[in-house]
Amino acid sequence: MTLTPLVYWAQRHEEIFLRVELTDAQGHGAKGQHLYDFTLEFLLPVKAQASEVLLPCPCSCSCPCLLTDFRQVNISVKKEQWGWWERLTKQERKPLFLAPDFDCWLDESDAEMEIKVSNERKASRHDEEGSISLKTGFLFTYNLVQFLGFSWIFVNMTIRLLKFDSFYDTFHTISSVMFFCQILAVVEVLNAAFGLVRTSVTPNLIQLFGRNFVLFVIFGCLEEMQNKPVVFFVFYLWSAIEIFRYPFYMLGCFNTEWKILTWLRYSLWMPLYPLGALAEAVAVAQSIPIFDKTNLFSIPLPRALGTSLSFSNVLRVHLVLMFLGLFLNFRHLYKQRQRRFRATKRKAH
Ligand SMILES: CCCCCCCCCCCCC/C=C/C(=O)SCCNC(=O)CCNC(=O)[C@H](O)C(C)(C)COP(=O)(O)OP(=O)(O)OC[C@H]1O[C@@H](n2cnc3c(N)ncnc32)[C@H](O)[C@@H]1OP(=O)(O)O
Repeated sequence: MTLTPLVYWAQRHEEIFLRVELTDAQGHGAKGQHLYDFTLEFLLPVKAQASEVLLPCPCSCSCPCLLTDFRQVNISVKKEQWGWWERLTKQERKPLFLAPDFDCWLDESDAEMEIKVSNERKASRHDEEGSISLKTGFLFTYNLVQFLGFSWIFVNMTIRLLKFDSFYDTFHTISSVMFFCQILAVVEVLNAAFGLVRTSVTPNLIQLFGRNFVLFVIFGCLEEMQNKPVVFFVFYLWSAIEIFRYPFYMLGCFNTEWKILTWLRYSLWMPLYPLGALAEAVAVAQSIPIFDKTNLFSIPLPRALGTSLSFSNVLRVHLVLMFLGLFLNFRHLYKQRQRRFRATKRKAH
């Protein structure tokens, strides 16, 4: 005997959903085995292939299941033309076995709203992906340029060191690239300020101000300082960390890391930072008598108070601030190291 199952329906602009309810189907048992069958003549043409989604077998076995193992059959039929149908069937009178599927029923206006929301979501996801890839591209390029600049400096200076070339002309051979890299480093403070990278502004500002003060004011403005060996030590120590720091960031842009590079980035600063601070302090100290002699940047005072306020006083204050800056950045880098290695350990477990 052939029985007709209950069929529930709902529509969207592009498809029809049919849910054939089989909860009452008693394939075996008192009523014996039955064949279930129904026919629908759709209001408008549909595409030939319907996709049928069967619910999984409730007994989760791999045996061939009887009809009674399934509670329902879901069928989705694509409309040939996108649009809203006023009813499902050609015949105006609804067949008795057919009913609206209120679980997924939408009115035409709700369905339009659904399309609008989903389009908006797609567009905002698209925008988000665009701005993420723009940010990644920008950071990667910045880090690459800095890496190339500092690598050139480091390799050049290492070769000169190995060839026992003089320390005295470091400034003239290296300074143009160092000026370029250190001006560009302003971007690092801006990145932190605008939240492009997850760090705070102060440590970046201390580093930028500390280095650029020495580079532009002490070395850049005093020719007498440019031929001193201290320039070599300052430039060499600065570049020694950057040739590891920037490639570490470049990999970070693609969520990748090399353990050895991470270790070098978060460990080398421990000897290099105090040595760098020491070299900078020597440079500042060496420049004090030169500023006193030349009166460069000295501030004229009213006659009653004396002749002028020498810039060397500013340098003495700077020397004190240097150690404060060194302490703050040392503490910051120590915390960054702890955070990074804690995170790596957590990932390993
Ligand atoms: C305010 C006025 C003060 C006046 C006083 C001034 C005196 C100054 C005294 C200073 C004396 C010291 C002199 C020494 C100078 C030297 O440089 S000696 C050589 C050795 N130096 C170093 O080792 C320091 C090197 N520099 C740095 O490490 C940094 O510049 C830093 C600011 C000190 C620390 O960097 P920070 O960004 O805060 O930490 P990180 O852990 O590296 O990064 C945090 C997260 O941000 C991501 N990120 C950062 N930058 C980028 C980037 N460019 N691109 C992509 N991503 C970046 C990074 O990946 C981290 O993200 P997560 O991995 O998700 O955590």
